[in-house]
Amino acid sequence: MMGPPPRAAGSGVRDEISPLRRVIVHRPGLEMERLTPDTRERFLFDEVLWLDRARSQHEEFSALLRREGAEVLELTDLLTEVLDVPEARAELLDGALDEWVLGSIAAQDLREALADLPSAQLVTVLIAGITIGELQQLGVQPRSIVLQRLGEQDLVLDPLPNHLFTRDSSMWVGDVAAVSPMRHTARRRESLHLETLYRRHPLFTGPDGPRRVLAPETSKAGVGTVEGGDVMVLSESTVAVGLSERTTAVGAEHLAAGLLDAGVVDRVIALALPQRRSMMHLDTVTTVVDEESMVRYGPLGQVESYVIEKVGGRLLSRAHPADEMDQVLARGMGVPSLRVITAPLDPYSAAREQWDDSCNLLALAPGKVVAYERAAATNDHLRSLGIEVLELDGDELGRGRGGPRCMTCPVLRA
Ligand SMILES: NC(=O)NCCC[C@H](N)C(=O)O
Repeated sequence: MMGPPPRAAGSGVRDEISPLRRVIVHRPGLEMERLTPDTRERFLFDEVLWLDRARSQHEEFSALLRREGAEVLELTDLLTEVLDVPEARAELLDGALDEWVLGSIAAQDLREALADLPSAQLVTVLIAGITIGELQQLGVQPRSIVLQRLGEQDLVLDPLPNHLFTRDSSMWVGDVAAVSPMRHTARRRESLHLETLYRRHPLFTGPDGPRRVLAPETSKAGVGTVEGGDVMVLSESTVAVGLSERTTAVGAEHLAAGLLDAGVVDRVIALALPQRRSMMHLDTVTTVVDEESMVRYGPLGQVESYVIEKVGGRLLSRAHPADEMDQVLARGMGVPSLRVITAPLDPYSAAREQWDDSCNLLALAPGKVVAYERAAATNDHLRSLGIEVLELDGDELGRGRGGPRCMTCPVLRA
């Protein structure tokens, strides 16, 4: 049996393609079993999942990442470990048990019931949620009005099935970790988990941790939302951010201000994407595959962009018309021109493959990517251009609309 790859020192992500060394992923668990025809839309899934198959596909994915030299950090393990730190446990419970969601009485009763639960059990509650029936098994009687109005199978605490997509709730830009103020309520607790990990887990408070954690309070963020799928580290100097269904202009400016203030990049490029679910994030329509190339969903074409920089201590943004997008991106990547890779498909096939994440590729190294097997035409086209494509059987994993890039949060590329 192959042992784990040797632990690489440091942390940080300075581009999209340097060899992937350390990455956070989430193995799907009980939270997926809370997805039903009635709840799936609220939880942002297009279908219900076959958990056993999803787990084995995810295990394949993690095994592939390990084989390729990455240290794979499991979110559940990290959270279980951090729950042993008293301040982290208190913070995570505070975040989960919101009086404005549960009501004051239930929040107080749940806190008492969960406070001393073993970490391995508590982590399941935090990720998979809890029903009235399960609460009763923990000895909590539904005393509050809110709980008494619910049935035994009803959820008191919602599950977080989208933890599978670790890309979105936080991101690393250089040695700065930014926690995302998420667009949808269904995903907001995910960010609280990541914030506590970055601030409290020994792995991240030590020398391999971030130099700075940017974490706007979601309640204060208002319309200023950002999701990691919209953020791409083009080079040491430049980050691209999609203005999308999820990331707003306010959010992008806020992120830019934080990154420029931390001195981690010189420039943030905001790209005005169409606002629709099929293109929910920038990485849903385009991803970087090597030093000069991005795969792109053809119908996206070029869109208007805005370059945000700091000049004389002031933030400035400069607008560029759509037909300059590729030049703006090339400059961000530090290359003379950008190679845009679009599979030669009729509009129907192109739309179908893109819906199944054909453009959501995870680069393991320059010119070497992981893709879903079902994106056959796009994968063949990439290969014909010399890109190495490692295929993953991910039909269950993709049911929430996310591909290999969405399922990873790189912590170290080197
Ligand atoms: N970066 C990504 O595109 N992530 C996929 C997120 C899918 C998730 N079900 C969502 O709607 O937020």
